[in-house]
Amino acid sequence: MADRKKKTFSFVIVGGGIAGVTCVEQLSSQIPSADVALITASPYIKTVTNYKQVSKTLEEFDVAERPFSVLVEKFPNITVIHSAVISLHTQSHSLETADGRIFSYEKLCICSGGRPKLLTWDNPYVLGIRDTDSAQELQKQLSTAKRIIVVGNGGIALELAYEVEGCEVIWAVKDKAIGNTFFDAGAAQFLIPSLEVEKTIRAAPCKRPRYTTEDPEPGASQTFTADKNAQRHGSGPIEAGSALGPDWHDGIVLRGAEQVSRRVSLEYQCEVEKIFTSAELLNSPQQTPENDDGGLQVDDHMMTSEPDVYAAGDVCTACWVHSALWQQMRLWTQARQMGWYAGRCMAANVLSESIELDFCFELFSHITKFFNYKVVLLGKFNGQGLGPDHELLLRCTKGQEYVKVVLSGGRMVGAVLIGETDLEETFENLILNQMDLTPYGEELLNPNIDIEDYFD
Ligand SMILES: Cc1cc2nc3c(=O)[nH]c(=O)nc-3n(C[C@H](O)[C@H](O)[C@H](O)COP(=O)(O)OP(=O)(O)OC[C@H]3O[C@@H](n4cnc5c(N)ncnc54)[C@H](O)[C@@H]3O)c2cc1C
Ligand SMILES: NC(=O)C1=CN([C@@H]2O[C@H](COP(=O)(O)OP(=O)(O)OC[C@H]3O[C@@H](n4cnc5c(N)ncnc54)[C@H](OP(=O)(O)O)[C@@H]3O)[C@@H](O)[C@H]2O)C=CC1
Repeated sequence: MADRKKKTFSFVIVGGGIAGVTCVEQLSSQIPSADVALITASPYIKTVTNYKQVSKTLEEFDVAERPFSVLVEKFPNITVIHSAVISLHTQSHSLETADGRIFSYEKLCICSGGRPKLLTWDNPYVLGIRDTDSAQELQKQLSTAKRIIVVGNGGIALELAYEVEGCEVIWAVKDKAIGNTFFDAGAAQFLIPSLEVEKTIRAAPCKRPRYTTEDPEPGASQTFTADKNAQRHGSGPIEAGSALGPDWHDGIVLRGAEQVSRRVSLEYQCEVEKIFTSAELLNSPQQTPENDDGGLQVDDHMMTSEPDVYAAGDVCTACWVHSALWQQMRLWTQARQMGWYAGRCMAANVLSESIELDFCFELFSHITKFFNYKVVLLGKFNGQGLGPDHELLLRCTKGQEYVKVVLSGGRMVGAVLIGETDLEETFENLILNQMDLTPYGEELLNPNIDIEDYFD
């Protein structure tokens, strides 16, 4: 490695997903003269478009898959290198790519995303959904399937159980209720009937981020610079795509080989310990998969423990002391916020400026859609970390809305809003200003009171 010619950049960002692209954009806006490289294994970059700040902390945006040229035309200081990083040498501040090139950095930010924690990697019938390729493989295998088993209780399992048709679905969840990553047993009960009826398109669907895809750049391993002196290097295509996102299933047909529309049976408190191939259906020692987060630990400046190495997005684990109302979840919005903040921190470091943890890490907020209902999650929406020291207020109209408020010491610390409740902004304010709501009691959720006027 020592003999090979190195190219040096002031900043190198690894990963062309939302976190990496937001990071290079932020760096380039703050220091337009900086020599910045984005090294990515995927043939596109993901860019945030139609960004909209819905309220103080809630945000919505579209995501588009774009060719590299879009980035280098906008920021001429950026060089995009299409190859996978295969090794990092923190002592010498350098890294090596799959096509044999070596790049040195002054500051590095790793935004290479997460990896699905599959129960097994060597069984062709076990699929994990992460990127376009894996979603297409699912479509292919599903088309001949009469029965599938969905294992997991996160967002992907929720979406699959609702979307798959023409096939029996057995859904194995570890917990006593579905969707425990996002909500409690009450909300699960509200949603379950949607699994038993035909899929519906609600009158007012919430606005959802969507991908638009353009043709990939030709060639497999390339460098794109603003002066268009693209160097091409000839290794094969690299498979390390970006994580999909909202509406990932819109472009694919999730239909099995049967005529039935939807048939989901739930297996609660079911932790899959081993998956047998047909030849292995005999007693064998059992192992439970580790439940390790596995992310790169970062501090409140998005720095890892290695000198000059930052990380952002799904690949990192936020190890600073969190605000009482925020928690990390590997979501699109947090990938954008972390990438943006990492870019600011890197720029502040070289400009010798001080920087404080951004306001976006003050309150957890997420807008999404499950079973075709708009879902808004705020703060400690599931009473996370509160122990028994909290109370809940609930309001539910079957098939229409589910509203849950989490109170601690009389103050609102979290909320789950399912359906078109229109309460998100008011509740966000009540959570942020930590007003004592004891005098209002259950009136807080009285549907006959216009709560917005109440607190004006
Ligand atoms: C099926 C699915 C549905 C989802 N739905 C939602 C949703 O509805 N709402 C929501 O908020 N979030 C959702 N998410 C989560 C969201 O997609 C991720 O949190 C987000 O995309 C993470 O962005 P990132 O930039 O950190 O990583 P990624 O988008 O995964 O990008 C990682 C980048 O790093 C590159 N890379 C990886 N390894 C290397 C390497 N060695 N060298 C060079 N480059 C490398 C990849 O090619 C890619 O460009 C979903 C995720 C999945 C899988
Ligand atoms: N609409 C949205 O906002 C969506 C967001 N996403 C995000 O994308 C990312 C990836 O989604 P996803 O893969 O669903 O992530 P999650 O990690 O949230 O879900 C994985 C699920 O599988 C369960 N599990 C793991 N091992 C076993 C086992 N052996 N037997 C039974 N269950 C098991 C986990 O339980 P346990 O947690 O107890 O280990 C968990 O419920 C997440 O960050 C998610 O938040 C995805 C889809 C939609």
